[in-house]
Amino acid sequence: MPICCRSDVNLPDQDDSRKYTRDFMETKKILLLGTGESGKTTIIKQMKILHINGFSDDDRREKIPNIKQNIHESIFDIVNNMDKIQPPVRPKTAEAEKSIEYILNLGSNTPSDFTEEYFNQVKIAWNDEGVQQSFERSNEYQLIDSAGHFLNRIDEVQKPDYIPDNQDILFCRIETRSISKIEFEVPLSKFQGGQARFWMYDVGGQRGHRKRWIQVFDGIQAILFLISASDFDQRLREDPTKNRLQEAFDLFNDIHRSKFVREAGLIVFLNKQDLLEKKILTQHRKVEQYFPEYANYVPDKKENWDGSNEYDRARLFMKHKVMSIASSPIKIENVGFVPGYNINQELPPRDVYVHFTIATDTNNIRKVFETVREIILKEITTVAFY
Ligand SMILES: Nc1nc2c(ncn2[C@@H]2O[C@H](COP(=O)(O)OP(=O)(O)OP(=O)(O)O)[C@@H](O)[C@H]2O)c(=O)[nH]1
Ligand SMILES: [Mg+2]
Repeated sequence: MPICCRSDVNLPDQDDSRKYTRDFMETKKILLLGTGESGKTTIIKQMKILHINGFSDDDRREKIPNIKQNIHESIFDIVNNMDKIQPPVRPKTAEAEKSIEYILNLGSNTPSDFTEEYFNQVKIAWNDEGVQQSFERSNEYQLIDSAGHFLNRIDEVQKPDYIPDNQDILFCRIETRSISKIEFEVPLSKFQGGQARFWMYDVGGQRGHRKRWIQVFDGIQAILFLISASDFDQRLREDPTKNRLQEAFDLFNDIHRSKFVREAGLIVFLNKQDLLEKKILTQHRKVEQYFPEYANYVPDKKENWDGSNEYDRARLFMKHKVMSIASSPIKIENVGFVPGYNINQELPPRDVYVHFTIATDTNNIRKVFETVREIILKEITTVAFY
């Protein structure tokens, strides 16, 4: 589809169209892709913090209703699932039982009024041991990743003069439903002068939103594909019969093979490393329970695995899965269009760069993006031109 026909990206006025075409040719265009809740919008927020003007007090205040919505959705889902997980968990005190009843009676919709009474009831429930057990087992149902962050910060959020800090902004979860774009400039390299302009596109990652991605495939230099590495023990929100991490690998396979983005460089962020580490080292979750082939996986020598750190083995396994998808051959059929002949051409393997990331950690993303920027500016022209 021609780029000028995109309907839901903020397009310039007619008068600006020539400048727009020129800009479009000169700017490095990066597309953020990945399944729902993988961290794409969080990366966009980091670019705003690192390379644009950050968030003003007004921007921050605007997010307060969403943060309160995150709190209610979180506590509601945690207490609502206590008797549904197997084996179920029970509140440990009669007081917590009453608070849970209060929350359940409000229903899943966000309350119109966040009263002192409301926050008190939520705090009583959140401090209950049984509720904490349900929270620890949230991989057995659907819970947003911001739950722990905001439920631990209720005292702060509750204050009349509360203004969200950068961490609150980065954790606040709002599902992306339409396509948007940010523009920023960064130095060409650490050593040279000059600026490079980037356009970064954000899209919705849930299944229902993916059919719109093709609208922004045109002229993309690089795809940043986000995979939530901590998803290995979770089920997909849109289809609870499917493993979330498997969905991410399948989607990555589709993108890798897509003829629409064959010339774009592929950079993969194995994201949510903080949550993956916690699941493996603190909660002792077993990857092989969800990916049986993990049981026999030994990292390649070049990865320098120390032979004992299970979290390192898990993240290297995920990198290995990505690399094996990326190195599997792509066949194009009927190239040449010679009548009577069916010529099959196999494309050479494509370069894929993998990074372990924590999208909510500004320092981590600053460092990773420095590398990504170098790749896009220097190497992208040599990548994936068949
Ligand atoms: N702990 C932790 N949380 C993260 C990380 N990356 C993202 N999150 C949180 O995960 C949730 C989902 O992140 P989003 O950036 O909204 O995900 P998305 O890919 O834009 O999701 P869609 O818009 O549905 O496609 C948010 O609450 C983020 O704060 C991470 O590395 N660590
Ligand atoms: Mg999003």
